[in-house]
Amino acid sequence: MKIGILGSGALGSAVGGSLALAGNDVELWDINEAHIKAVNDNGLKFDAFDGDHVIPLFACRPEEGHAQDLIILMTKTCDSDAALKSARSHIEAGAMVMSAQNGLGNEVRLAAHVPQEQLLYGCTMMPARFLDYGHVASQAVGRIVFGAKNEVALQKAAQFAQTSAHFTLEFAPDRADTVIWQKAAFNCGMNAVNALTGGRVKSMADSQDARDLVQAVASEVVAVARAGGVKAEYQPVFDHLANSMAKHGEHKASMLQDIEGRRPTEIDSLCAEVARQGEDLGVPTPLNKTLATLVTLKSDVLNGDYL
Ligand SMILES: NC(=O)C1=CN([C@@H]2O[C@H](COP(=O)(O)OP(=O)(O)OC[C@H]3O[C@@H](n4cnc5c(N)ncnc54)[C@H](OP(=O)(O)O)[C@@H]3O)[C@@H](O)[C@H]2O)C=CC1
Ligand SMILES: CC(C)(CO)C(=O)C(=O)O
Repeated sequence: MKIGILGSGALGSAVGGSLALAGNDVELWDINEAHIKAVNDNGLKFDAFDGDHVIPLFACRPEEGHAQDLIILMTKTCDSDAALKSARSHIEAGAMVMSAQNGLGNEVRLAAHVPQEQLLYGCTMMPARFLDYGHVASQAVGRIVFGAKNEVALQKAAQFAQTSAHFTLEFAPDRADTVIWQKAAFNCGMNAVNALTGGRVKSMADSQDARDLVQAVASEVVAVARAGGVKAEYQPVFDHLANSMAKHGEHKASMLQDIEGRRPTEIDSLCAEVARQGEDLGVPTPLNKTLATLVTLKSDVLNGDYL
């Protein structure tokens, strides 16, 4: 299958590398010229769960890419619009487009650029790090769970499901919203707290208070999801939090990577979006509102003239 990764940073390159190892014909699309050059000159260096790989891949800006069956959107959510605009010719040529980002509302952002018949949405389970231009790492086997809402898109989507030793694309339209909200519940607690403290995932493992806090944040998100009609459950999120602390403790949550890189964070599509939807649905979300304010303030302080 021909797959273009739109936004090939830490996770996009790890997903692209994994899908290439699984036998797909993958192109990495990005705007980072140094990363594009490094991949084209030396191949993608991918430190994976089964060893270090060098994968010969073609990388380019989205406008310069070749025709694809599937485009997987892997930018930060704040860059979705710009990225999708630059992939317009591929979308007009009929490629299916899947958001596999963190956060809420990705299918709405996609719908502004992609016809419903071509629109897939889901999220990714895979911690990834950007080590250097052309070089990423992930010690886990990745998985995207995805679905679609439109009948035509649902029919086309099934062909993209695949399972290999390196990556799973799981077509689960009945569960896609549940998985996305449960992942958002995880990220609202884990990513926002890590971004504020500067600590890795494991930093919360030994503190009962910290674990109680991220569970309470996640509980607000699950309550909003349920009030909005999504069948989200509390326990899988609590299990995911505990598993991450135990198994991926060294990982720096993507929001912390953004704070350290002085880049915009995804707080608006996580805690802030939960607070907005909670207000509309009459579900209290004081913790998410507070985290949204603090992470936004932290970004402003770091990037403005306040230090
Ligand atoms: N990293 C992780 O472990 C995980 C991340 N996620 C989610 O995956 C998504 C991507 O995260 P991550 O890989 O960490 O982010 P990165 O910032 O590492 O990668 C995003 C990439 O997109 C590029 N980009 C920005 N604007 C455009 C554009 N207009 N067109 C094409 N490319 C563009 C960026 O280039 P430049 O650097 O020049 O801006 C960068 O290379 C997020 O939603 C995140 O929450 C989910 C699970 C785990
Ligand atoms: C913490 C992690 C890796 C969980 O999959 C994540 O979603 C992120 O870094 O944004």
